[in-house]
Amino acid sequence: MEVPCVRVRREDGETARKHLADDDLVADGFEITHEDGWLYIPVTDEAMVPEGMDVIDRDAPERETQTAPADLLGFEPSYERLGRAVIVDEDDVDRAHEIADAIVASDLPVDVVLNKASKVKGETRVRDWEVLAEANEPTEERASGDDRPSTEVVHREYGHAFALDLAEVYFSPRLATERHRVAEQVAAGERVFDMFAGVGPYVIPMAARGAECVGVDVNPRAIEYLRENAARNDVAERVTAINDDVRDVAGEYADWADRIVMNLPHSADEFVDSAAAVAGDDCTIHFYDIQHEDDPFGPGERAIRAAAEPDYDVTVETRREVRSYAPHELNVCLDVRLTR
Ligand SMILES: C[S@@+](CC[C@H](N)C(=O)[O-])C[C@H]1O[C@@H](n2cnc3c(N)ncnc32)[C@H](O)[C@@H]1O
Repeated sequence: MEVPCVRVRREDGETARKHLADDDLVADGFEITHEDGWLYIPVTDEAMVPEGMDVIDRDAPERETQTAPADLLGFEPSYERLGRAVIVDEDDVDRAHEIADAIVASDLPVDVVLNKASKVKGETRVRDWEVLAEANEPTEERASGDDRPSTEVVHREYGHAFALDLAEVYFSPRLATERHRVAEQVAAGERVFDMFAGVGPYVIPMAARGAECVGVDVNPRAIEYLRENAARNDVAERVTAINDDVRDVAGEYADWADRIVMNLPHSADEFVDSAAAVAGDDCTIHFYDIQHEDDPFGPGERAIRAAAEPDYDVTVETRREVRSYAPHELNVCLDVRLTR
């Protein structure tokens, strides 16, 4: 069967395999193959392979010993992986436990299976979780964290590691591709201001590209994790993490930013005055918004124009649909350029 494989020189194979395994990217269901001095390591998600690694499609024999949750259940369950946690979203309690038991009994590397027990809520956008099942033997990573809660994970995204406790901070692995799209626009030396930084999934990759980053969050636990993650990814010297309401911080960074990230859909339009205050003479704002499909301009663009014009020329350079949010509603990202 043809699968995406990372191609490396044989002598670099073990280092590359370890690197990919740390990011949970090795497709354990397939054999690693070799030919003419090259190793071909099957990967689970081509898009998540760190930059600089060569990915090609290639035949790889399936391993026979791997047991997937679907093999045990007789149907394909829907779940997401976040580090060594597996997340399901099941209202039916019996079905939720059936799936969780199969996941733990399968060959997936997993410590804990969590069910979404509420929507994201309140100012900090944290949701409630139900622990459905835990592995008998926690992985090395959890074991070294001794009494850390089972909702704490180390999640890897595009080569960066993020520690976070799902019970205390917001995080969604579904935005990985979108975050990567934005981070790739950043140049070394830029000044980036993330108004709702969370545990740093925008700040860390941008700092890794050489940007000077300020991340603000009203949730003190998110800021603790942002600091920990900056150290974990060797970018602490380029990251300033501030625990406060961003409206009370904006004045200290007046006219400062080349780039602003505003990922607080539903209410970001309440913060556009702060964004306009922080924006420098030429600044790009990545503004996340929930828009009705009949209103492609949406409240966000109107709010940005009201806050920034006529001091700035305002241009919407990109409007990207990130995902559908509800029937007829879309989560979009507007890349808006402010110049004066
Ligand atoms: C949707 S989450 C996004 C977090 C992060 N950017 C990410 O992609 O994972 C929004 C974040 O904004 C923070 N927040 C909400 N109101 C805020 C405010 N007034 N000032 C600063 N941060 C705020 C929340 O605590 C939460 O971490």
